[in-house]
Amino acid sequence: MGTTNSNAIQSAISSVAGNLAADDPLRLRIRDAAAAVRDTTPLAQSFTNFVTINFVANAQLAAGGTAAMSFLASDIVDIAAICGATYVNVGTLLPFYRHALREITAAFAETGHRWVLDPVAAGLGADRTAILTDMRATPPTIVRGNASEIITLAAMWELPVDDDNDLDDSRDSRPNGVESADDVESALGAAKALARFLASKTPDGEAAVAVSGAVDLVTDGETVYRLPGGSAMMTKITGAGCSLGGVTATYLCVADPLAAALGASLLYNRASERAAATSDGPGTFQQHFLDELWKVSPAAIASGDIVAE
Ligand SMILES: Nc1ncnc2c1ncn2[C@@H]1O[C@H](COP(=O)(O)OP(=O)(O)O)[C@@H](O)[C@H]1O
Ligand SMILES: Cc1ncsc1CCOP(=O)(O)O
Ligand SMILES: [Mg+2]
Repeated sequence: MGTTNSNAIQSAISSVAGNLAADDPLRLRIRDAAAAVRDTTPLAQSFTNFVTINFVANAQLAAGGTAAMSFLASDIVDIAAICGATYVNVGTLLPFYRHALREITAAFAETGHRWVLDPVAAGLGADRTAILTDMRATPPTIVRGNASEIITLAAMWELPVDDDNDLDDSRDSRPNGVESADDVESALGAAKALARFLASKTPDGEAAVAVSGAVDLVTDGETVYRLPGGSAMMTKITGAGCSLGGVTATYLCVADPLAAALGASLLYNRASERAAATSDGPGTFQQHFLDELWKVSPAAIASGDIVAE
């Protein structure tokens, strides 16, 4: 981050023009979602990478939900019948995953089970590309990723991207491993195109895309919401994005996709700001962040800055 583009958006946001009113119905949906997570302790299962699997589970618990992790298609399909949503993260892959994920996502499409995809490192490796390309036929309810991942997934799925802001054919960047090589704003058109595509495939026409970074961007394909705030310390621990995907699935158990994506991202911004104020470095930050996920109230989550366009 830190490009001219992101500086411009940061300064536009600091004037907080367009910040949703305190009584906007969307804020009420977000507060209700956060309260419902606390009240009902929903289970969101995960098929996720083994670098950050423990942090994902801990973040889901600290946010108020519960966790179950598996890599077996039969487990995931059975658990889908008793949980509110599933989280799929392709950060670390093994040869049998393509078959397992085909079986899993086909079962979700058949039953209408809602799920969140984190397309970690999209664009790297023939097998990851094959797995993510397959998912176009059985897509998720929410895609959550960094800017490079969102841009790459929209291109992989050959979606029509029509915003001025988008990278053109001269784009030669590729994901920087699991980190983003692109600015959040440059993923605007890709995020909208992806959200529209997902919404066209879900049984109720509802879907969302969340692009994380210094200023997060969330869209249902129609309206774009920008969420400033948070802490750059999030980039100094592994699993900030992965666990945000897991917590988004926790919220999706009790809320519509847009409120779920916004609620989880707002929770992360508020908790990371509070953790950064009390920690000395990445180690204590990670601990304090889990504590703050636990402590932030539904009202505090719903009152974060949300700039609608
Ligand atoms: N520079 C930053 N300032 C504030 N928050 C950030 C910054 N970079 C990332 N974040 C936050 O860190 C979390 C993970 O985002 P990100 O680092 O983009 O994901 P990933 O780890 O998948 O690349 C999100 O909550 C996002 O808002
Ligand atoms: C380091 C790493 N390598 C493969 S998956 C992974 C974790 C990525 O976590 P995040 O996307 O949340 O930074
Ligand atoms: Mg990531």
